[in-house]
Amino acid sequence: MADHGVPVVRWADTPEGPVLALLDQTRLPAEETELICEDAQALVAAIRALSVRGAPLLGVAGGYGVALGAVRGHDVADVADRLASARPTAVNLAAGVRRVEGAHRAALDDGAGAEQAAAAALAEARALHEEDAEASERMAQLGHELLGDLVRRTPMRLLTHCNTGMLVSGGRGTAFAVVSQVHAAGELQKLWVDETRPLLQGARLTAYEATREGMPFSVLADGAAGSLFSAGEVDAVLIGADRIAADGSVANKVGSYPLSVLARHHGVPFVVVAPVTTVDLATKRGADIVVEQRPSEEVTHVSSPYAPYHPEARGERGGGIPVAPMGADAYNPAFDVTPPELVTAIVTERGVISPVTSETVAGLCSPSRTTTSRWGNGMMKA
Ligand SMILES: CSC[C@H]1O[C@H](OP(=O)(O)O)[C@H](O)[C@@H]1O
Repeated sequence: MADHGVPVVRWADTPEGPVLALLDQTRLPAEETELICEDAQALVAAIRALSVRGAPLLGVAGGYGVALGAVRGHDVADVADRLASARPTAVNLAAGVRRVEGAHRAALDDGAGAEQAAAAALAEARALHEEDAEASERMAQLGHELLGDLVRRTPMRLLTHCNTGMLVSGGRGTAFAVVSQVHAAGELQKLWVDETRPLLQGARLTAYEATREGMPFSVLADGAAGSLFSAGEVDAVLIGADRIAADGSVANKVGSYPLSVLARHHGVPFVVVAPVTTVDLATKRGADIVVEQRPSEEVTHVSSPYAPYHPEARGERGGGIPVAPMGADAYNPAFDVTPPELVTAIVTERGVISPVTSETVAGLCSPSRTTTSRWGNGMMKA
C-alpha cells in the first residue's frame, strides 16, 4: 500500500468479478485517480501508457495481470505473452509474468482444477508483491549505510534521475527509498531532482513524492546537472534500473549514462539501486539490452496532468501541445545503458557489490549468497 491514500496497485473483488486497480501515474501530480483494469488488454494499455510504470512495479502488476486472466477464465498463456511483451526493457515485467504463469501451470500439472490453479496464481502474485516491498526496505537500509561510507559529509546533497519511489514498487521503491532513509536520519541537505524529459517522471512524480515526505529538493532541467557537478554541489548520484546485464551494464531511464560520465569526471559516486529481480544473467552484455523506442509525439509535444490535452495533437499517450513543427521526427529512446566501469556500486536487497563485474553480479544471483558481510562480496572503491 502506498502512502498516497490511493494504492499504487491493488487487487479488488467486485460484484462483476475481480479487477486490478492502479494509481494512474499519468494523472499525477494533478490528481490521484484509479485506473481500473478488468483484463489483460486494459493492463497492457496501462503499461504502455505508463499509467503503471517502473521496473519492480511492472513485475508486480504483470503478475497480478496473469492472475486476473486466470480468475476470469481467460487463456492464461495468451495473457502472459501479451503482458510480458508490453514493454521490452524492464526485465522485471516478463519475470513477474512468467513466475505467476509458472505457478498456475504447476498447479494444473499437480491436478488442480481451474479455480484452484487461479487461486495459486493469485497467491504467487501476492507473494511477489510482498517480496518486492521487503526488498525495498532492505535496499533502503543498505543504501543508507553505503552512502555513510562513500560520502564524506553530512548532511549530503543527492541527485536522482527519473522516479524510483513507491510509485515503482510494491513498497518504498529503490533509489528514492535510500533518499527517504537518508532524509529520515536527518542527513539530507538537498535532493536534486532531474525533471527527466520527455515524460517528466522527475518533475511530476519524484517531486510529488519528495513533497509528501517534506524533503528539501529542487527540480532541474536535465541539462543543468552538469553545472551542479562543476560547482561541487552533488555528493552522490542515485538511480534505479530496468535491466542489469550479466556484465554489470545497467539499462535505466534515458539520461542516466550522461550522469555516470559526469559523476566519473567529477569523482562523485554513481550508485544504482535495484532488486535482484532486475538482474538478467541471460542478457550477457549491455549492447544486448533491447532499448524501448517510444513515439515521437512524446518529444515534439508537451502535455501536463494539470492541463487539458491539445485536441488536435493526439499521440499514443493522448498527445499534447506541439512545440516542434507538426510532423517533425524525434529520436525517443526510453532508456540508455551505463557500462559497469562507470557504476560505483549496485545496491540490492541481497547486498552491495563494488566493483561491478560479471563475477560480482553473478555473486548477487548465487543461491548460496548471504548478506552477512557488510558489503556482500565486493569491496568499496575509494
Ligand atoms: C527502479 S524502476 C524505475 C525505473 O523505471 C523508469 O522507467 P519508466 O518510467 O519508463 O518505467 C526509470 O527507468 C526508472 O529508473
